[in-house]
Amino acid sequence: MHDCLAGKMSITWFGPVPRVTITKPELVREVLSNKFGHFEKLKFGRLQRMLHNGVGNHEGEKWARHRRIINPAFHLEKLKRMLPAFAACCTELVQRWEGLALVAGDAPCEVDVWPDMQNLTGDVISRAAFGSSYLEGRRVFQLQGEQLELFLLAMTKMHIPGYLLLPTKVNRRMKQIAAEIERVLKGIVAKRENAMRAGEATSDDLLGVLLESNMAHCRDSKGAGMGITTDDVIGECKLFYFADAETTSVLLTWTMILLCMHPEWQDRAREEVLRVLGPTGTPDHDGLSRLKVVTMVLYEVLRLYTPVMAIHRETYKPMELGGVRYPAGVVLMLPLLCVHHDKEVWGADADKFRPERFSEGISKASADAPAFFPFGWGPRVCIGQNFALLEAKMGLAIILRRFSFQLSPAYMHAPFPVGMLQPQHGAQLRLKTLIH
Ligand code: HEM
Repeated sequence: MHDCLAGKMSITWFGPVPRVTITKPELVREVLSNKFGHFEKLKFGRLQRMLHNGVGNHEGEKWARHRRIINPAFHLEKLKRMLPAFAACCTELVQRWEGLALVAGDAPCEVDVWPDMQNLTGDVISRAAFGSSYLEGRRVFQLQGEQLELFLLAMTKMHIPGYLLLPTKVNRRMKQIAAEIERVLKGIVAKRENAMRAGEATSDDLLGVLLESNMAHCRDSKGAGMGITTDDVIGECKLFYFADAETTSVLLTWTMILLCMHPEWQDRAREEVLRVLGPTGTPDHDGLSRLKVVTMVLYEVLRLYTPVMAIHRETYKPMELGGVRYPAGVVLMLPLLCVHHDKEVWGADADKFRPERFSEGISKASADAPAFFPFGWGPRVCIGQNFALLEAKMGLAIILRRFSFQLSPAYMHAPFPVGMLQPQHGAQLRLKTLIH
C-alpha cells in the first residue's frame, strides 16, 4: 500500500480506517466518476442527518431515484423563471446599502458584507424554494443557521461516547430546532400539496417543480414505489438551504474581497456589466450568460477559495487506483482546495489571482485538463451549480452597477476552514455609491 506515496498520496489513520489523500487531478476524476461502482460517499451520522437528509446523503437506488426526481427542478428553463426572485433579493440588499451610504454622508460607508451575503443567499433560496411561502421559508433559514452553529459546537465533543444522547442545553436546543424546522416545512409542503390537488398551485419554485416531478414519477410507475415520500421532500428542502446558503454566500464574499484587492478586475467587471446589461433594469438570462469577465472572476475565486474544500469517498470493494491496490473500507480524501493550488497543474502563479487563465474556458485553464472541481465531478456533481452561478452573477452584476468598493482598514485576511472556507473576522468593506 505504501507504493501510493510515490503517487503523491499520503496515508494517515482516521479511527480504525486507513485514510488516503488523492491529489492528482486524473485520479480525483477517476474516483468521482465512479465508473466501476467502487466508491461510496461516507455514511452520515445521526448528527449530520439532523441538519438535512437529502439526496446528498443517499446511496444506490435511493440516490438515483431522488436525483431523477430533483433534476427537473434545476433545469435551466425552470431556473430562468426564478431570476426575478433572485433580482428582487439582490435589489433589496443594495437599497439597504444605499440607505447606509446616505446616512454616512461624506464619511466612508463601512459594511461587513459577510453576514449580508449569508442573508442574501438565505433570502434567495427561501424565495426560489418556496415562492409565496417565502416568509415561513425564511424562518427555516434562521433556524438552520442556529442549528449549524450548534452542530459545529457538538462536533468538538463528538469523541465523548453517547454525548448526543445526554440532555445537555445544546442537545436539547438542537432537538427543539429540528422539530420546529420539521413542523414549518411539513406545513408548507402540505399546503402546496393540497393546492396542487385542487389545481391551484404554481410550479415556478423548487418545491413546486419537485412535487410535480414526484407526481409524474408516481403516475408513470403506477405507484410502484418510484416516487419519494413527504418526509423525503422535507429532507431535500433542508438540503437546498444548506447547499446554497453556506456555499454561494462564501463565493460572493470572497469575490468582493478579491475585487477590492485587485481593483483593475473590479473596473473590468463593472465596465462589462454596464456595457452588456446597462445601468438599470432586471438582468435576464441572456444578458447574464454574456458576462465573460464576471464568469472568469467567479471561476478564479472558486479555484482559490474553494467553498467545499474536500470531498470524501470510501472504497466498498477491493479496487485499483493509480496502480495501487486498495482493500474495501479505505477512506479517500480528495482535497479540492489543494488540487486547485497545485503549481504543477496551474503553473508557478497558482496562488495568484489571475482570472485571465479562464479566458478560453475551464478545460484550457490548467495543464492537466480539467483540474477544476469546485462543484465536484461525475454522477454526484453538484445539482445546484447553474443555480449558484446564476445567483452569483446576478448578485455581483447588481452590486457592481451601484457601488465601487475597497477593503476597510478593519479587514483582516484570515480564510478559516470551518465547514466552508469562511472569512474568520468578517469582510469589512467601504462602499461608495455610483451615479451613472
Ligand atoms: C458556490 C456554490 C456551490 C458549491 C461550491 C457547491 C459544491 C458542491 C460539491 C463539491 C458537491 C459534491 C459533493 C460530493 O461529491 O460529495 C455538491 C453536491 C450537491 N450540491 Fe452543491 N454547491 C453549491 C451550490 C449548490 C446549490 C445552490 C444547491 C441547491 C440549491 C446545491 C445542491 C447540491 C446537492 C443536492 C448536492 C448533492 C448531489 C448528489 O449527491 O447527487 N449546491 N455541491
